[in-house]
Amino acid sequence: MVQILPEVSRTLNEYLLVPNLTTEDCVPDNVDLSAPIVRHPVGEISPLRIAVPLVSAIMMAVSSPRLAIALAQTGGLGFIHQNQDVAAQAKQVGAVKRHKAGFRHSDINIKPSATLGEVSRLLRAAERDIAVVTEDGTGTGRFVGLIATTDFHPQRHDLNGTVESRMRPAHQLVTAPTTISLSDANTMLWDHRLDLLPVVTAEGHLASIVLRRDYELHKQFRNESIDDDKRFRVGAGINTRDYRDRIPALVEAGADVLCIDSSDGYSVWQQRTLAYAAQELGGVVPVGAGNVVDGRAFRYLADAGAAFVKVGIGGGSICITRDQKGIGRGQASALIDVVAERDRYAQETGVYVPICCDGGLLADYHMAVALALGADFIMLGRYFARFDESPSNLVNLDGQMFKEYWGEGSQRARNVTRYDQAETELAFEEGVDGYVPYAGSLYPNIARTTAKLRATMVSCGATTLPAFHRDAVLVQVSQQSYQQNGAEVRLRTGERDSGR
Ligand SMILES: NC(=O)C1=CN([C@@H]2O[C@H](COP(=O)(O)OP(=O)(O)OC[C@H]3O[C@@H](n4cnc5c(N)ncnc54)[C@H](O)[C@@H]3O)[C@@H](O)[C@H]2O)C=CC1
Ligand SMILES: O=c1[nH]c(=O)c2[nH+]cn([C@@H]3O[C@H](COP(=O)(O)O)[C@@H](O)[C@H]3O)c2[nH]1
Ligand SMILES: [K+]
Repeated sequence: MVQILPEVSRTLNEYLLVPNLTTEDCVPDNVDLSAPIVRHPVGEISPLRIAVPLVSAIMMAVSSPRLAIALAQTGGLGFIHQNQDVAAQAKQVGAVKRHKAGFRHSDINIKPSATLGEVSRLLRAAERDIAVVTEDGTGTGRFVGLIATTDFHPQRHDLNGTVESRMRPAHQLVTAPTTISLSDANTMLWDHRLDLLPVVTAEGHLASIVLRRDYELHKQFRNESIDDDKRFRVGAGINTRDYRDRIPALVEAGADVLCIDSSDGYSVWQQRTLAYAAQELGGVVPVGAGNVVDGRAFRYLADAGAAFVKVGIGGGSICITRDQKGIGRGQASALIDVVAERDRYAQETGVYVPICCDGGLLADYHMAVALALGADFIMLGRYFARFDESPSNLVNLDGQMFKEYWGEGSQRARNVTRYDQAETELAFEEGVDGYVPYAGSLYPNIARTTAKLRATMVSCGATTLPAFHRDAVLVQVSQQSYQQNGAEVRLRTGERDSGR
C-alpha cells in the first residue's frame, strides 16, 4: 500500500534557534567549528576533518582549482566537478595538490616572443597583475623574466611589440634556488620589496613562485585544510558509470576524498560504486555518497560503506527536480530524519557516518539551522558561485554585477556522462541556467559567514559542533511571523550585508 509520511515537508527557513545560557568561556574566539568529513569509530577522531564546515558543490560553475585552493586556505574543502573527462578532472585535482602552501606552480606564463596584446589579455582573463616569462611559455620552462601590467601601457607601447621588449629580464631580477625554505623566501619578498619571487633550478628552469599575496593570506588564515605533506586538501566528484577509470585517476592525482555526485543516491549503482572503491581499490580513498532525504536511504549507503552521506533533493537554488520529477523533501525534514538514523546507526554499529547538508541554503543563518539540526558539514553552490574565485563569467546586467551560475542538470552543463541521453539535447532539464549577484572575493565572505556562525553558537551556549547538535533548541516559525518579518523599513544606503 502506498505510504504517506505523517510529517509535512519542512524547509530550513521554517526554523529559528532559541538561545541557551551563554557562560564566560562561551565567546566567539573559543568556538571550534571543526567537523568530521569521513566515517570513524564512535569516540575516535575522523581521519579527515576540516576547520570550517563548508564545502563547495560538485559543479562546473562552482568548483575550479582556484576556488578549491581559496576554500582550503580558509579551512573548508572544494570538490572538483566530474562533468568533464577523467584526465581533465585529474589535472584540476593535481593543480590543487601541487599548490604547495607558499610555493605555487606558476600558471600565468608567456613566451618572450608573444605580443604585449597577448600578455595583456592573459592577465586580464586571469585577473592577475604579473606573468612569468619562460622560453617555452610553460610553468617549468627556462626562466627569462617577468612582465607586469605596470611594465607597459596600451597608449605608450605598441601592443604588437614583443613581451621581450618590455619585460624585466632574468639577470636584473631577484630569484631563489629550489633549496630555499618558505620562511627564507618570505624574508626575501620583504627585503627586496617583491610581489613575486621566482624559484629557479640550477639549470635555470622555473620551479615555482612565491607570492606576497599568499604570505598575507597565510598570516590571516591559520586553519588551512592541508595533508601530512602540507599540500592543500581537495575532494572530487565521481559518477556511477565510469568509476573504474575515474577513481584510480583521481587517487593518482592526489584527491583526499571522493563523492558520488547524483540527485538520487538510493540506488544499486551507488552501492556498486562504493563496493568497487572498497574491495577492488582496497579503500585507498574515502568515498561519500548521496543524495538522500530519508533514514532508509542513509542506512543503505552507510551499510554500503559510504564515507559520508549527502542530504538534499530538489532544494538547490538552481534545482527544478521537484517540478520536473516530483521527487524531494524539505531540507529540514530530510535532515531530521537522516540525523536520527545516523545516531541510531552509530549506536548500533559503533561507526559514525557524517552527514553533509547540500543545497538550498538561502541565508547564512540557514547554515546554523542545518548544523543545529545535526548536519556535520554543509555543501554550497550558489554561495560560492558569487565569488571572484569561482570559474564562471562576471557580467554586467543593467548596471549590476552578476556571476553566471547553472545547474549540473541544465542543458548548459550537458550532462552526457550521466544522463544517458542524446549528446546534444536533454530529454528534459533538471536545472536552470542563470545569474547570481556578484559578491567579491571568497576570503572576506567566509570570514563574515563564520563570524555569524560563531555568534549564533555563542547565543546557543555551544563552543563545538557536537555540543551544538546536542543542546540546540529550535522552534518552528508560524506563517504569522513571516508576515511580521516582512514589515518594511526602507534602508538609508543601498549597501549592506544581506546575509545571502
Ligand atoms: N541534489 C539535487 O537535488 C539534484 C542534483 N542534480 C545534479 O545533476 C547531476 C546529475 O544528477 P542525476 O541526474 O541524478 O545523475 P545520475 O547519473 O546519478 O542519474 C541519472 C540516471 O541514470 C541512472 N544510472 C546511474 N548509474 C547508472 C548505471 N551505472 N547504469 C544504468 N543507469 C544508471 C540513475 O538511476 C538515473 O536514472 C548531478 O551533478 C547532480 O548533483 C540534479 C538534480 C537534482
Ligand atoms: O535540481 C537540480 N538541478 C541541477 O541542475 C543541479 N545542479 C546541482 N544541483 C544541486 O544543487 C546543489 C547546490 O545548491 P545551492 O545552489 O542552493 O547551494 C548542488 O550541490 C546539487 O546537489 C542541482 N539540483
Ligand atoms: K532511487
